[in-house]
Amino acid sequence: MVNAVPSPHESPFLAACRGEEPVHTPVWFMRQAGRSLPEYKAARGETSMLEACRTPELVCEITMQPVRRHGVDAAVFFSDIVVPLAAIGVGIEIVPGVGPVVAEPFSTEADVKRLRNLDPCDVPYITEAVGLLGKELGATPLIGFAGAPFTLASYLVEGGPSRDHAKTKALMKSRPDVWHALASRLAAICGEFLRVQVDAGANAVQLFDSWAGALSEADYREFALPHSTAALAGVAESVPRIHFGVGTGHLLEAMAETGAEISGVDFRTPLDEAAKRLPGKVLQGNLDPALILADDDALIAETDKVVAAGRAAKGHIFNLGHGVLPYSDPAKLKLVVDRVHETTAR
Ligand SMILES: Cc1c2[nH]c(c1CCC(=O)O)Cc1[nH]c(c(CCC(=O)O)c1C)Cc1[nH]c(c(CCC(=O)O)c1C)Cc1[nH]c(c(C)c1CCC(=O)O)C2
Repeated sequence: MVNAVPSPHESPFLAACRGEEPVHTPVWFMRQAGRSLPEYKAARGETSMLEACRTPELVCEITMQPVRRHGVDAAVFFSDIVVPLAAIGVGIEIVPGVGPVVAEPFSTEADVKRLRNLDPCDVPYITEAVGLLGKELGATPLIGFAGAPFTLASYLVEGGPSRDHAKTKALMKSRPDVWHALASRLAAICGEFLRVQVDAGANAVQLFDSWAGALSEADYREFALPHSTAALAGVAESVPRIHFGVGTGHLLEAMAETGAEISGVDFRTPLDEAAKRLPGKVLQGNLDPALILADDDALIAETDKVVAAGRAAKGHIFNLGHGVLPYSDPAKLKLVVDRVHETTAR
């Protein structure tokens, strides 16, 4: 026997990423680690979110929790999209119940200069945590991630979470030079953050452009696409790259042009429709996270629908259409994992 130890390479998740036929449709959930799990709350205790992200043993434990409990086919690294910004000295905090809040929001050319390049030495705790996870996970693959330049820029310009992204859009249109300078610096930081995780052993990456759906296709193409493409180029040809946004049904084709091998689809676009529009692409998605709160029969029926629609794609990685809601019952997530595995076993 050449290789007695099972490796992530043969996992259903990575087989699906490559467009091969896995032994069952792989499942993982965005935000599978976190507040839906009592053991997460116990492990976090009073530790702040960013402090937790800088503590390798805690990152390793929290990342492992949903793998142990749900039997998902991939782990997603426990961190946050703002970790690399905090690491280069941007004053940013994650406020519970609110999200990332920036002490001095960005608006000018001088502000752009506050962003220096990320060096792997700025984030030794990331390298260490990914290394610990490599040992713990065995054959289960690890997904690293970063926030895309547009989504990160929105936090920096708005100063915090925003519904309308008005200041961000105003900056793009009135000072395209400042916008492109800001977004290209963010692309370099984001590409480096992905590379650090891949160099330490992450088997795939996901680029979260969570708020890109706020842009028209024309604006996405002009102001976001080139920078997301640059960020993803940082790990091209080394690992499969997943690209995801919320409310991005109108952007699926444009987002696929970033070069990501796998397109994340939110719950508003059926996977069979996405498959028609993105021929030859592997798709990830897209059960509405709200349905985790539905009764078992409804949840199973909706899970089956997603599996059936996913068969239209070249490959399907089952996920929710956005992150697990904090008040989800973990037993329901396990029900979904088991149902997908049972109904797709080959
Ligand atoms: C926009 C965004 C952020 N962070 C992230 C995104 C993109 C994904 C998405 O669209 O949801 C990415 C992220 N944040 C976190 C993960 C962990 C990995 C996983 O998916 O399991 C991931 C992938 C942990 C986290 N990131 C955060 C938590 C909650 C912190 C806590 O437990 O106190 C977790 C587990 C904090 C955070 N960080 C952010 C928000 C909006 C919040 C929620 C604030 C709140 O409601 O309290 C910014």
